[in-house]
Amino acid sequence: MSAIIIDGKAFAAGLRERLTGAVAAFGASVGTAPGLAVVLVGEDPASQVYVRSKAKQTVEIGMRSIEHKLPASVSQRDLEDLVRRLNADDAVDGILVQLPLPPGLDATPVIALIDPFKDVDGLTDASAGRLASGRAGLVPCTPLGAMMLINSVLPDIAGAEAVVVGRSNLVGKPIAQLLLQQNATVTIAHSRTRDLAAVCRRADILVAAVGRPEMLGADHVKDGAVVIDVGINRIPAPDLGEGKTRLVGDVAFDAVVGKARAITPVPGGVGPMTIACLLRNTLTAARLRRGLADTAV
Ligand SMILES: Nc1nc(=O)c2c([nH]1)NC[C@@H]1CN(c3ccc(C(=O)N[C@@H](CCC(=O)O)C(=O)O)cc3)C=[N+]21
Ligand SMILES: [Mg+2]
Repeated sequence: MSAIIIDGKAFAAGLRERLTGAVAAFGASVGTAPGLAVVLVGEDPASQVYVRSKAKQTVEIGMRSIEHKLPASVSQRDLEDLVRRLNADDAVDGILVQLPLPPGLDATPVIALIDPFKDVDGLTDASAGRLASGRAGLVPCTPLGAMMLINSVLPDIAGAEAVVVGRSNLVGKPIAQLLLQQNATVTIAHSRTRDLAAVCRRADILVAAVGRPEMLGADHVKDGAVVIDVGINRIPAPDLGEGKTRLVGDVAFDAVVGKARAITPVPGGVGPMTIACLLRNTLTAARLRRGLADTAV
């Protein structure tokens, strides 16, 4: 049996294409395009790459990109003041503070300040609470993207066994909530789970979100399972040359691909969906703030 390789890059491109039309329609009726503010503190090279890519894709689909770059030496207070100004700015529909912040700055109170109606990362307590109680709100981008990929191969997951490995507030917990919302039977496994492989082998849908390179192998996968790899780990690749690295997921892809019914690759799986869903959330936020229905795209 050969697995379906779920093409997250193509799915994300399709989503951006549909968003382009929806953004144009929004602009025609509201008079302005949705605006996404991205706050980047410091000069971490990986963060700079992500932020550049977000800004580029934002503009490509017809939305406004508002970039704020602050030095790593910025004070906690000045950073928090910026978030307050963005909350108050009517031209800003979504606010994203790129994480992690440089050492010395505390992300928790910064995130807590973000207006829940502009919380396109879905990271505030208000967003988490709404998700947990099944009310409409902004859903974290990576979980939202992962669910779209699951539904692309399994439109109806009611009654299915889903196992999420990882319990972070950013990924594991919100994915579990989304699976539960669609009536899957959900298990959240983690570093203290006894006999992890046996638990994972129960899964019709296995979601890996642990952040440990290639930790889940063939022993963890039931024949015919749908495997969603949320991990993005950069590891040394001496075979490519001195000092070179490569991206791998939390799943040992080559060991699992023969067993799974469908699997997401890394790169090209969940990663590209994260940014596409950030754009989706910005349109959602722009609509919700104006009392407009958040129709499908
Ligand atoms: N406030 C905040 N929100 C975030 O959503 C957020 C963040 N901070 N900080 C960093 C992480 C990481 N993240 C990714 C986005 C896209 C890819 C992505 O497109 N990955 C490509 C490969 C990229 C590459 O080649 O390096 C892929 O998997 O195919 C990965 C990771 C968003 N994050
Ligand atoms: Mg990926």
